[in-house]
Amino acid sequence: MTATTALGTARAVDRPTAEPVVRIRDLTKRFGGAVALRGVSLDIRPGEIHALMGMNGAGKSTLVQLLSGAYQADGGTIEIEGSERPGLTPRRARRLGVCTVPQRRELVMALSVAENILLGDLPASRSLVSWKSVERQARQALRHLNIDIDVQRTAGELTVAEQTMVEVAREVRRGGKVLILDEPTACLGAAAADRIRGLVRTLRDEGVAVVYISHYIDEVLSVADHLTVLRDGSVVHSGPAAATDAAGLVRHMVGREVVSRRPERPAPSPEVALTVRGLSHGRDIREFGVQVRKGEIVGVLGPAGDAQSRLFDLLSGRRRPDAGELEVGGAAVPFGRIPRSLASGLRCVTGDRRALGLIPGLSLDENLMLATDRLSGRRLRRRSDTTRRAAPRRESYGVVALTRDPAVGSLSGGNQQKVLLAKWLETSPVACFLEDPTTASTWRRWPTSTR
Ligand SMILES: Nc1ncnc2c1ncn2[C@@H]1O[C@H](COP(=O)(O)OP(=O)(O)OP(=O)(O)O)[C@@H](O)[C@H]1O
Repeated sequence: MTATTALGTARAVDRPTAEPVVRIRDLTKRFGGAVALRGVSLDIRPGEIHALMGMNGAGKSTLVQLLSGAYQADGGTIEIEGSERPGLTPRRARRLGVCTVPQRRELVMALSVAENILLGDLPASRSLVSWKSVERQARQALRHLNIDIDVQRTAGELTVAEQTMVEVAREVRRGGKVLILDEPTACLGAAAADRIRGLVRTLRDEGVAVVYISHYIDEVLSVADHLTVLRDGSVVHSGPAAATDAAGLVRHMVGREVVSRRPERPAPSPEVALTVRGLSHGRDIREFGVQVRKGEIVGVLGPAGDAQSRLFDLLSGRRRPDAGELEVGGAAVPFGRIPRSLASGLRCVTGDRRALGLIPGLSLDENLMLATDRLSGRRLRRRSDTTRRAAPRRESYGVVALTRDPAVGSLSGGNQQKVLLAKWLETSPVACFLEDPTTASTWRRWPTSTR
């Protein structure tokens, strides 16, 4: 039996099932009294792509953090290859073959592909590294997974998809038996995403157990053998992917029938809100121009990378371009001055909420109200007042937290992203520049205490 979806054909489900390489039983995790995971049990098998789905805040990354040893559970057990593993640490998990490939690349960009693949394990004799052997072993690691990349290239010059492939090859070479992939196709174009899905199928065929986190429903249905859906920290569905369709999956995730309707959009007004002309900056941006009318959404396409964040830097006033003109609401705005960019009504929302978007030391509600208060010149506010004013924003953006007003850094990735968007979009913008606004990466969280 196979399931065909828009993205290809999922594998037959009626094959013999292998013994689980990981058995999770009754796993519970609390953060300061609030329960993030409640009694989660599931089996992860070799040669299977096991997708983990759930709405923002459902508990996916908490589960992964427990499995990779970053967090300790408050109850339940994790068995790897038949033995219980209490007190798992990241080092032990990795030694046992549980590896994660986060969305943010973890390669050393100035080193070659070969060096990256063998990092920490460079073959040497009498303290001299044998570079021939480094390249040979790296080539083998890539060939083993049918990856065609020149090992002498520098990691920094690879495409994002190629970097992901190199990281996967490195983890498999290090003995990865369970590979956890966090949204591996986020920010990729269709062809690059196809290559990554091809690699994931190769991993499966090589007997690796793949835990696949993605918010793309079509993609999950096309690639996964098994689906587990978390809702509010509990497993609400676990079964063969071929037995589920998109509507059923959404129903499991949301907990009710969902009818999706595209909202009617009024025609854009003839009035121009944003004009950029001849914007150039080094080699990244050359002669970029765009005109956006009020009520219009213009997409700027391109591979993820420096050029996108450079546009953010230039339009927000963080950097000065070599040339160009900017007009917001018909008035010229000088480059290189953040207050002037803000005063014009232009709102630039960063794609890097961790470094530039949110303030980790402040609470959810304080972050939600921060831009509004700064723009209106309000300084100190009482916490209760901030919470009262933030409540409608939480409601309309669907921000969910386990406790009343936690530190923003403890929110799930998707909920942090909602806070970032609400913070800027609720400040009466004339025009907005949104960099990768739907990113929810599960690992984009600040290090926080786990108890
Ligand atoms: N270190 C922490 N401190 C406090 N609460 C936390 C912490 N880590 C996670 N949580 C809470 O646990 C719940 C589950 O979060 P988790 O990140 O696992 O969700 P998720 O399913 O990965 O969501 P997303 O798709 O948005 O990344 C959330 O309500 C989150 O706020």
